[in-house]
Amino acid sequence: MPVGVVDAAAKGVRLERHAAGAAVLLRRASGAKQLVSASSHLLFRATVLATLALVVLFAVHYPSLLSRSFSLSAAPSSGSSSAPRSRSSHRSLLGSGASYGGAAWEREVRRSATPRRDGGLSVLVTGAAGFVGAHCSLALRGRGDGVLGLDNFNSYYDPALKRARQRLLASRGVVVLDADINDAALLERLFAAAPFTHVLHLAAQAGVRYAMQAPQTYVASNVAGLVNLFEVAAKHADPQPAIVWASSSSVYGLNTDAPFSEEHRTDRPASLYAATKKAGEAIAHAYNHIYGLSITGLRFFTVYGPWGRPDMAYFSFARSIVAGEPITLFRTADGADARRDFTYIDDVVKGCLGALDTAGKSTGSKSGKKRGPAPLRVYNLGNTSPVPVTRMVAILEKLLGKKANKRVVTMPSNGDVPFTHANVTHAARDFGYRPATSLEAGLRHFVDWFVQYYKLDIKGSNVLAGKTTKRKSMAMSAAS
Ligand SMILES: O=C(O)[C@H]1O[C@H](OP(=O)(O)OP(=O)(O)OC[C@H]2O[C@@H](n3ccc(=O)[nH]c3=O)[C@H](O)[C@@H]2O)[C@H](O)[C@@H](O)[C@@H]1O
Repeated sequence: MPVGVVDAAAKGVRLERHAAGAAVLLRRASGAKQLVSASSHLLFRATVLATLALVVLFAVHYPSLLSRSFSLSAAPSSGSSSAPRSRSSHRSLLGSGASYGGAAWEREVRRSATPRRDGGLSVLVTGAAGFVGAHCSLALRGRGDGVLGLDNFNSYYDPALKRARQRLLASRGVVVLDADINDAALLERLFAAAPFTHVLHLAAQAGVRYAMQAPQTYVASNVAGLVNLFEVAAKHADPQPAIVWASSSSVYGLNTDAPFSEEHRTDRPASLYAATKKAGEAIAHAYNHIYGLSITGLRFFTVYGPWGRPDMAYFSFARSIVAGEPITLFRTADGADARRDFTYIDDVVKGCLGALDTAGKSTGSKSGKKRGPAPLRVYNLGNTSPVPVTRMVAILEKLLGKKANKRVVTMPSNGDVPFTHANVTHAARDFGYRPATSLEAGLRHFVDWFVQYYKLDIKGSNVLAGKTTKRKSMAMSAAS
């Protein structure tokens, strides 16, 4: 075979081999491509499945995630020593989940709410484990009225003190339910269970300066809660009760005319707290006008006394003096002492009962028909003699037998007002309100209770040195 032919044949064979190799390579390449395409499909499907699973998981957990962030925003504030902690009553706007109802529960409610004297009132007291609420409940029960209390026992200040008040009330036959004024279903059941003639509405978020730390709790209790109560009283109660509720001297805000009269301006609140109380007065007007609810607002002036509120200055100062801790006194920018028309609890209780006794009936009904105008009233309940806060501290020092470690600062811009002074001629005229307790006498009663309640051993104080006045007050006798 010629060389050329042999070469050509050999080339042909090589070419064939190359072609076959290329075909194998091509087949392999296409197999790999198929493999890649299959796995990317798998990857895609896995991603879709994982996304779906995540969506399902998120949907399942979404409500709890929402409520967790909600309760965090309403969590107790640590605050400063004088800034109390608070549990928002928002929880109850979503339904408190409280267990109530049933025949035994209704019997208990009726028993507590039923008067024990002819012509006695049947009063639903909100905030009954609070300072003023507990005292008023005891006084009402003491004269034979029926009293059913409710309280949400929030932690704005030490709930143990509220529980102690609850126990004291229980020992006098007054039931205080764990319940919130924003719980409409509960209020409806209460009005269905007992025909309350009156509501003494004292549940509120109190404290002037704390409103800067927890504004929403003021709206929830003092605005939403008030509306909820008025709604139920107007549309579900049969008969409609007369309502007496706690407004505040703080509504006078930047008013400089003194003494403060109910005719003075109240459209310049200095704090959100004051604004919510002023809003309450406007809301009361609307419910009185539309539904014929008899409503009386009481403007309390710095109420103090045994079983008081630990967040208030006289109480927290007493604790600090005993503990040897410094107290901070606020002075106005021009160097004047802040002054308060401190009003003793027993005087305020008489004012509350007087307001209840003279309230006048509501004129509306469940059907929405109003028979005519119903009473709408507002009264100052003060002491009519303002005292510098420095004087209040001097009295405490004497009673506790110990000097305060004072730090004087210019009043911060936190809603405080430099002075309060009540004109009480309207309350005197309409229900014989006459405050009769000096700050000296009232603080002595407070310190008596304070020392006993906290089991203090205060050497050299005017309290344990046997100089205490013997007091017949129901609250004092149960202070152990
Ligand atoms: O009468 C009212 O309308 C109000 O009375 C009190 O509010 P307030 O008078 O500010 O009572 P405190 O917080 O006890 O303060 C009393 C005085 O002590 C002063 N103070 C307070 C705290 C402090 O650390 N240092 C201090 O000098 C205040 O400036 C004020 O002049 C209550 O806390 C409110 O709930 C109520 O509505």
